[in-house]
Amino acid sequence: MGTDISGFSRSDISTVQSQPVKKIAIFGAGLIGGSLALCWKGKPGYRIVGHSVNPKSAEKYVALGIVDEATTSLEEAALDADFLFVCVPVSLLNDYIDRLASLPLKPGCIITDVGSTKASVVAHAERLRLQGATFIGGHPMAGSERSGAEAAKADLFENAYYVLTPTASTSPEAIESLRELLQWTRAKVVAIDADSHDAIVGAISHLPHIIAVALVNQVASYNEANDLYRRLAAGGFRDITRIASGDPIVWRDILTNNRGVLLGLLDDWQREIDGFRRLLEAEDGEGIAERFRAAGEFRSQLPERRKGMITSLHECYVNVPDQPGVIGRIATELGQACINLSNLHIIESREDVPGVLRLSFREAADLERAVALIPSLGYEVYF
Ligand SMILES: NC(=O)c1ccc[n+]([C@@H]2O[C@H](COP(=O)([O-])OP(=O)(O)OC[C@H]3O[C@@H](n4cnc5c(N)ncnc54)[C@H](O)[C@@H]3O)[C@@H](O)[C@H]2O)c1
Ligand SMILES: O=C(O)C(=O)C[C@]1(C(=O)O)C=C[C@@H](O)C=C1
Repeated sequence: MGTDISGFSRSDISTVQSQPVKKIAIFGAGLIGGSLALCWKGKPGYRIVGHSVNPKSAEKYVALGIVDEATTSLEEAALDADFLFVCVPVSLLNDYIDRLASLPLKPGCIITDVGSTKASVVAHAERLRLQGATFIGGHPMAGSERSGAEAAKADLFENAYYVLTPTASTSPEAIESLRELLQWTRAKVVAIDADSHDAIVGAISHLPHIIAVALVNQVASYNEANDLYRRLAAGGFRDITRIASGDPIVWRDILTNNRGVLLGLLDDWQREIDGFRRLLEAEDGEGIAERFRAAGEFRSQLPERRKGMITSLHECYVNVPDQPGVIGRIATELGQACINLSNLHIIESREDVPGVLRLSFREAADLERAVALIPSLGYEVYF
C-alpha cells in the first residue's frame, strides 16, 4: 500500500467501522484536491490517499493533515481505490486519465476530475472507453486566487454548486454514488452537459479572469510613470481584480482549453465596451445610469452563498444497521431525552450495508448528551 510518509494512520476510525472502508485517491492535492480531501479526512469509512509526482509535496500533504497517506506512485494511489479524483491543471487531465486507464483499477471504481473546463476531458474519457471504471467529469464552482495544499480548506465548497457532466453512457448508479460521496462537501451537486458547462463557465468565470488581468496590467503600465496609481487603488480596484492573482499555469491551461468559447465571448465583450464608449461620446448620462440599473438588478439576483452557517453546528456520526425503524428510534429517543436535534442526515443507505447517520446539534451540550445516550441504545457513535 501507499507509503505512509508521516507514520500517521487512521486505524482509530477503521476499527470502529463495520462497513468496508472506501479508498479515495487524490491526484494533486493543491487548493481544490486538498480541499476535497479535507471534506472526507477523518470521516468514518474513508481512507484518503494523496498522490504527487513530487516527494516533498507528498510529504507535505501528510504533514498538513490533508490525507491519511501519500505516495509518488500513481499505481499505488490508484490500486483498490473506489474514487479517483484528478485535481491537476487542465492540460494534464487527459494524460492522467490515459495513465490511470492503463493500470489495474478496482472494478466499478469512479474516476472524476475537477478541471474548470469539461468538454475536452469528457470527450477524451468517452473515446478511451475505460474498462470496468466510470469517468464522470466534475467541477466545483468554488475556489480562490490562492493555490497549493496550504490554501486548502474543508469548507471551500459549502453551499457552492458542484457541476457533474455525465454523458448518455454514464450509469445512473455511478452518478448517484459520486453524488453521495460529494454530500460531504456540502455543495449543491448539479448535472449539465459538458458543452453547456464550458459556454456558461466561460462567461461567468473565464472571461472575468481575462478582464481582471487586463485591467491590472493596464493600470500597472500607467503606474510605471507614477506610483500613485498603485497607492491610491482602493476597494473598487481590489474587488474587481482579486482574481487576477490566480495561479498563472492553472489559468493558462483553462483559457487555452476554452479558447473557442472565449473568442466568441471577447467579441461580445468588445461590443459591450463599444456601447459604453458611444454613451460617453454622446454624453448620454441617462444611458450610462440605465446600464448601472440593469447590472445592479441582475447582480442582486446572484445566489447568496451562506458559507459557515452549517459548520457552526456540533456533529457526531452513528453506525446504524440496515433495519426498518432504526432512524426513527434514534430520533425519538433523543426527543424523549429533550435533546434538541437540529439535523439528521443519512450518509450511506444501501440495502444490506450498514448506514451512517450524521446528527447535528446547535448546542455543544446537546451533542454531549446524545453521545452519552446513543451507545446505551446499542449503536456506535463517533466524531
Ligand atoms: N483555482 C480555482 O479557483 C479552481 C476552482 C475549481 C476548479 N479548479 C481546477 O482545479 C484544478 C487544480 O487547480 P488548483 O486551483 O487546485 O491548483 P493548485 O496549483 O492549487 O493545485 C494543482 C495540483 O496539481 C499538481 N501539479 C501541477 N503541475 C503538475 C505537473 N506538471 N504534474 C503533476 N502534478 C502537477 C500540483 O502539485 C498541485 O497538487 C485545475 O484543473 C483547475 O482548473 C480550480
Ligand atoms: O473565487 C475565485 O477566486 C475563483 O476564481 C473561483 C472560480 C470562479 O471563477 O468563480 C474560479 C475557477 C473555477 O473553476 C471556479 C470558480
